[in-house]
Amino acid sequence: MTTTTDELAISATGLRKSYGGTTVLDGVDLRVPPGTVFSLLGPNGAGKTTAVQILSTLVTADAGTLRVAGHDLATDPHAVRAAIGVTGQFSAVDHMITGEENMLLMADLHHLPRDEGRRFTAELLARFELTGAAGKPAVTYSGGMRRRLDLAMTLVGSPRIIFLDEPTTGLDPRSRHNMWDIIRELVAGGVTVFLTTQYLEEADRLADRIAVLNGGRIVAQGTAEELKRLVPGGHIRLRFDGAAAYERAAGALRDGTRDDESLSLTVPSGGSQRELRAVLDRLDTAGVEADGLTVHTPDLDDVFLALTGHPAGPTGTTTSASASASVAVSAAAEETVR
Ligand SMILES: Nc1ncnc2c1ncn2[C@@H]1O[C@H](COP(=O)(O)OP(=O)(O)OP(=O)(O)O)[C@@H](O)[C@H]1O
Repeated sequence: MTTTTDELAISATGLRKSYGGTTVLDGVDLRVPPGTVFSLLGPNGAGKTTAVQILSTLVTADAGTLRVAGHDLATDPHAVRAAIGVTGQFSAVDHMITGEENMLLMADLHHLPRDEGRRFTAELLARFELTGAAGKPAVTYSGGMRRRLDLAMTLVGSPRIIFLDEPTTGLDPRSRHNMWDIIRELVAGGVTVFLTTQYLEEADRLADRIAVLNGGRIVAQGTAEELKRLVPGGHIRLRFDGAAAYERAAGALRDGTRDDESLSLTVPSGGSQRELRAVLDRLDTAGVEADGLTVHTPDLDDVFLALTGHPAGPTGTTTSASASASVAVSAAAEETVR
């Protein structure tokens, strides 16, 4: 089934943006169906925040056809603004006033009648487990509490589309999981989430679709599983109990790498059901059965490194990179997964 741009929550075709002589976004195409989580990944400086700023009307694009919530960004930015919420790396929280006052201020900005504003504030503070801290100045809040307050403030206007720019950067694991639960709840309620993150696990857990931005372009796009199949490294490992079965299997699976000591064969595989079935069929034909079978698929870290030449993760938590391994892959992986 094809989705028209009118039915999509967010669509961008040929999005371009340069700052001075530097091209940040060089013809980016994105399609985000409503009620889904779309995650934009990319190394530091790839242009994720710029994309969010453009799609949320804060910055103007140089070129491209952009539609958000059914409205054209170029001709109807006010309608877009009314339909979206944005929580960026720089929070809207005023630290000097209380959480509740921050919320009420937001309600005023949205012209909610006083009673409704109070009711909404109380509901959201409860939902984000901030009722106990509601009367305390935000400056006393932990990082996780401040992020929750920031998102709660974004929700005052009941936006159907939310842009979350690195919503969990710097949070401890518990607060991060908490935020994930909140995001899942929002999406279950039909909200569309456009998420940028440096945590691949976050994209893996939350996103329906992921796009990897590098060098101003989308270098791969698909579900987490589709992206993982783009990079080599996946394999099926088969273990046999007896030498006879092992030898027969090795004869049937000539592309497998032998480990004579453990009587195991490692066969390269993208991890799809079809590939697994093909290997098992070949074993069946040879009349041999494996005693143990494991399927290894590359994780998103492998994908990210292969596509961008950078290890994933915020500065300080990166693993060492072998950029040379990535070069061969990137050409093959540039094909968008559909
Ligand atoms: N207002 C601006 N003026 C000039 N250059 C800018 C401006 N905003 C962003 N840039 C440049 O555009 C590039 C992309 O920046 P952007 O913040 O969009 O990347 P990012 O992918 O969000 O990075 P990070 O993960 O570090 O937040 C960077 O090289 C940045 O220096």
